[in-house]
Amino acid sequence: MTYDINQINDLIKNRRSTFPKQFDPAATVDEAIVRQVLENATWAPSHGNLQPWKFVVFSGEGRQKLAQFQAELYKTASGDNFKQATYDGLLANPLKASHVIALCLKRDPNKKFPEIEEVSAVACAVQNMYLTVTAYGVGGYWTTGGVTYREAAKEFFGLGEDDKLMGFFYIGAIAVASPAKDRAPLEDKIEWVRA
Ligand SMILES: Cc1cc2nc3c(=O)[nH]c(=O)nc-3n(C[C@H](O)[C@H](O)[C@H](O)COP(=O)(O)O)c2cc1C
Repeated sequence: MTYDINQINDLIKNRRSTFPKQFDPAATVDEAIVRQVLENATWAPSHGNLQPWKFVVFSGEGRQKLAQFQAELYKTASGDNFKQATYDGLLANPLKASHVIALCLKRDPNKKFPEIEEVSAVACAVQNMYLTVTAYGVGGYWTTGGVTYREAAKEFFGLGEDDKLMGFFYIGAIAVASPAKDRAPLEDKIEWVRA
């Protein structure tokens, strides 16, 4: 099977993060699209084909549950560092999106491979999600903000001690498209060893 490499190159290059403030908050992305995004996520590589990902999808009223949970956890956990603007953002952002997907890593109980390899596999899955929303003309972005790294958040997402919350993938209809972005010159990132 062959593919149109020019289209694939364009898809990869034109994939952009679209942030919640750029979504149309009144629009719902078709669940069939979200399912395909998740289906493509599961075709990511993973060492030993362990498939260490799990996705918790918040949509409709479910977004409110996430919003309340993350804002309240932030309030109780932030102590003297509490900022009202952060609290307000945590409460408001999920509702700007159509779907918010918690990106979870379920650690192999046998710990057959180093954790970094399972983290890498989930990251590959997220790139598939990014590319799929781009192909559909839908917005999305990966955030590791909010309660991502708080141990106390794990239970809400059905995660155990050894599991990890790796952030959230926000999906929404694009109201304001992201501008083009630059990358460092390729040659800055390569060292060739030819002989
Ligand atoms: C692991 C990871 C975590 C990220 N977390 C955040 C975040 O918390 N907040 C944010 O605004 N963007 C976040 N991003 C998105 C980046 O800001 C974005 O990928 C970067 O600016 C490059 O833009 P592009 O995705 O449009 O190419 C994250 C991206 C990755 C890969």
